[in-house]
Amino acid sequence: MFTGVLHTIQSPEDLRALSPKQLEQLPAELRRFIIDIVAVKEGHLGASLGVIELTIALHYIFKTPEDRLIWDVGHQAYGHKILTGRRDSFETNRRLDGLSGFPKRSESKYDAFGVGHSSTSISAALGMALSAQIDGNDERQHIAVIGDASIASGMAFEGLNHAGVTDANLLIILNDNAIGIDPSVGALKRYLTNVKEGTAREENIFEALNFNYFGPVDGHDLPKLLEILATLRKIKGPKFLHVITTKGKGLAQAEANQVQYHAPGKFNATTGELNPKHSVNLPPKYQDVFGHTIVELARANRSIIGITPAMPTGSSLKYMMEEFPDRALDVGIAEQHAVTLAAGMAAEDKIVFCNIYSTFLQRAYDQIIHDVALQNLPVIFCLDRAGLVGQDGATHHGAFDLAYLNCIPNLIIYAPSDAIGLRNIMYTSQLGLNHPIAIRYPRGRGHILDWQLPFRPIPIGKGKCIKAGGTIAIISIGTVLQNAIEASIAFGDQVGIYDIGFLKPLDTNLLDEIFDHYEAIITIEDGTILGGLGSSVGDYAFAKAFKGTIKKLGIPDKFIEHGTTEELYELAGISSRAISENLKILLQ
Ligand SMILES: Cc1ncc(C[n+]2csc(CCOP(=O)(O)OP(=O)(O)O)c2C)c(N)n1
Ligand SMILES: CC(=O)[C@@H](O)[C@H](O)COP(=O)(O)O
Ligand SMILES: [Mg+2]
Repeated sequence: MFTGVLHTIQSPEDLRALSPKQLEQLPAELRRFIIDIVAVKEGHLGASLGVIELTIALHYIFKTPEDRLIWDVGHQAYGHKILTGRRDSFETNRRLDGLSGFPKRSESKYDAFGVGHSSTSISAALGMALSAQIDGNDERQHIAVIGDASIASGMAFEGLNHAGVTDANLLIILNDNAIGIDPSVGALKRYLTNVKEGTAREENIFEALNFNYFGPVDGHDLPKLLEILATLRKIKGPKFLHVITTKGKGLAQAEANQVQYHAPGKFNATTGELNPKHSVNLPPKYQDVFGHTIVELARANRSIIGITPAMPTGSSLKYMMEEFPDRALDVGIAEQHAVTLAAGMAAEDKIVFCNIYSTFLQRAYDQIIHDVALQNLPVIFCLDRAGLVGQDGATHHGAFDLAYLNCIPNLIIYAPSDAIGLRNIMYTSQLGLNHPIAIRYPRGRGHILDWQLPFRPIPIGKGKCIKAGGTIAIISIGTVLQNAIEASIAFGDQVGIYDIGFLKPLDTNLLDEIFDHYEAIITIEDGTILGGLGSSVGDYAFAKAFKGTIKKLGIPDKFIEHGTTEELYELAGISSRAISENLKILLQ
């Protein structure tokens, strides 16, 4: 038997019909609903718990979906999903064929704009607001809800700068909880703290940029939020509301340990305790191989610098930040700045490891080309989360790096096939390369327990024969090599396996040998099929008039949604089963 009000809400229309008394009990119910499901199914937790009252108030006051509501990043939108017709499907969140973990236009008319990467909401909402103006629609409101870490990004500033000289119906709500995934950084954070504490000496920045400024207001005071939003709804032009919230609100552990409860994995829904992690005898996560190796290298070499744009925990640069706080920098959500900062330091002979998730490096493409590669500055890019990342889905897969980097002159591109390879290429890179290098590795754990072996340099541009074979050669790049090895076992000596390692410079000597000895080649990569290893091998084979068959396996030319990595490898046709099927066909 259902009690309470949440089960009566199929859409914001139902929400708007609630009495004030009923509305009062909704935040606790919504929090409990989210906690119960995320505890079991996993996902982002803290951000959604922090905006429960704001979510209710927004849908109560604004006429969504006619009024456009955009959640920046979107990891805080679970309450929004549940109140907008997705309560009963919420337990499929982030599962294959289930709800996306982020707002998505194709999923609901209430998801005004697809998100996942941060700091896009102001530009998108402004675009919609200006479109309404052009259409003569003076009534519609456009709301961007953006966090304190996301608003510090360049893109958000570009949007603010433009919005301030328009009279567009735009409401920017700054959800200020003083933390991103890790604690927020930078001068803006300091300014916002001063505003909250009433000690800001400067003119209000947002008023100075021509916004009608309101706040700061307690984001957990629902009646207050309802009152202020009702006022704001009637005001035309650009408006700015500064809301103060607590990430993880309503779950004691999540409030106390906001970094860990950003996306805590499974936990006990009643006590809030995290499930014990049994990582004792597991191979390390690649991020930790990076994190521990850079510390080891930095101990021996004072010129080594580490840079992360807002992902100290996710990249494990936090280990270096603890030991060498002056040489390990979190620059906030600022991928473009991170790359050019690294270039500036490399120009001054610093050895810079710039660690960025593959998908977020897309933001800094011009900086890689113009500021790093064109000047041939030996920045060491470490691209974490390369390949298919799983439940975060299409916005977060590192599907494109091999292709988007492959066409850049001067750049060395390497994908280790295991943790030892990652460790050794990091060592090799800091010995001094004459070029920038991009090292890409996946989310999750490798397969080697004993990885902290003495460093050995890796010869640049040299691939490896893992095993010679009969008629078919598999040429692999990166950790997907394990799938190739697994697939080949059943075929014995018929199949040779090669770990090419470097996409650039390509080991053409090794390719010449392969062309001489084999009738058929399978290339395998966990990146898009267009422009990566398969394309490079295919181009070279064409140039050398290779007469055999080449089968290219990689992520197909479409966006891959969310699911477990195993499911997605299968979908993309790069699982060991898929490789095995291709081997069978070629051997017929
Ligand atoms: C371009 C980009 N870089 C990095 C990330 C990873 N990321 C996701 S959420 C987040 C922190 C967001 O913090 P904030 O805007 O304060 O929102 P909160 O989590 O506090 O709600 C980061 C760095 C991202 N999604 N997009
Ligand atoms: C919302 C967001 O972009 C991040 O929280 C992302 O989900 C982190 O992914 P990892 O779990 O791979 O660090
Ligand atoms: Mg925040």
